[in-house]
Amino acid sequence: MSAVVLERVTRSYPGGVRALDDVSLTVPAGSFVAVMGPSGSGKSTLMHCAAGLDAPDSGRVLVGGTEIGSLNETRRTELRRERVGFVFQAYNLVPSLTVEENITLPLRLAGAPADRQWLTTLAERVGLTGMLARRPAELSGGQQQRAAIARALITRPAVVFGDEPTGALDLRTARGVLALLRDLVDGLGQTVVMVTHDPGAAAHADRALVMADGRIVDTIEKPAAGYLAERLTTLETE
Ligand SMILES: Nc1ncnc2c1ncn2[C@@H]1O[C@H](COP(=O)(O)OP(=O)(O)OP(=O)(O)O)[C@@H](O)[C@H]1O
Repeated sequence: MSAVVLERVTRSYPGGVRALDDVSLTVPAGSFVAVMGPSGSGKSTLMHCAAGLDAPDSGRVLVGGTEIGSLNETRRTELRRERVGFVFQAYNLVPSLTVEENITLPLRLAGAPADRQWLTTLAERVGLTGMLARRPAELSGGQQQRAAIARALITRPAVVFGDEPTGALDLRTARGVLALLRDLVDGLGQTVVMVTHDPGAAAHADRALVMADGRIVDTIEKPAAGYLAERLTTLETE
């Protein structure tokens, strides 16, 4: 099963920038993929197209087997809400809600029933058992990001996209969050696609895709941080 498939996706912006240039990609379910590349290489555009936040000019995008382009706007929003999870650099938790209310918010937005057992499992997995009644301000940065990760997983999405999910965290806390993402892939079979500038973060993934000028120029299995850092330095100075 493939969680995400891109087939010959092209996306240009006014002014002629080809942010994605004929990109094809298959993300197997239950795998952890890191997307790297110099600034402006197309990482965000790739993620936005893969998540149905942006529509390609040509090519096809499938999430959990459903072709996004075939859906109308309402169905596309529903698919995004139910089948795609997001984790950003800024945790985007609602300050006035408790941690539990934040985590279960996507279910309420989707009009889906609460799933106590899944909430309990997730809280345990992300290490927030006993903190569910707190407000986000009463959590550390790492704990807030863990809550955001639990929120991304509450709908049992086909894929979770991370946009620099550890960008705001200190090194040690970041490593903890990356170990958690790894654990969610290994333990729950979750699929994770993470955009990052940090080779050390990408080294937690099963595979790193390296982008340059709107194309995937390298696919590295079991990436090592040192090798990735070198590869990126070469691209940035080319
Ligand atoms: N809304 C837009 N309008 C015009 N050009 C855009 C727009 N968004 C992105 N671009 C251009 O498309 C290209 C790819 O941008 P994108 O944001 O996908 O790159 P990125 O790899 O995510 O960069 P960064 O690492 O700096 O976030 C860049 O040349 C960028 O300037």
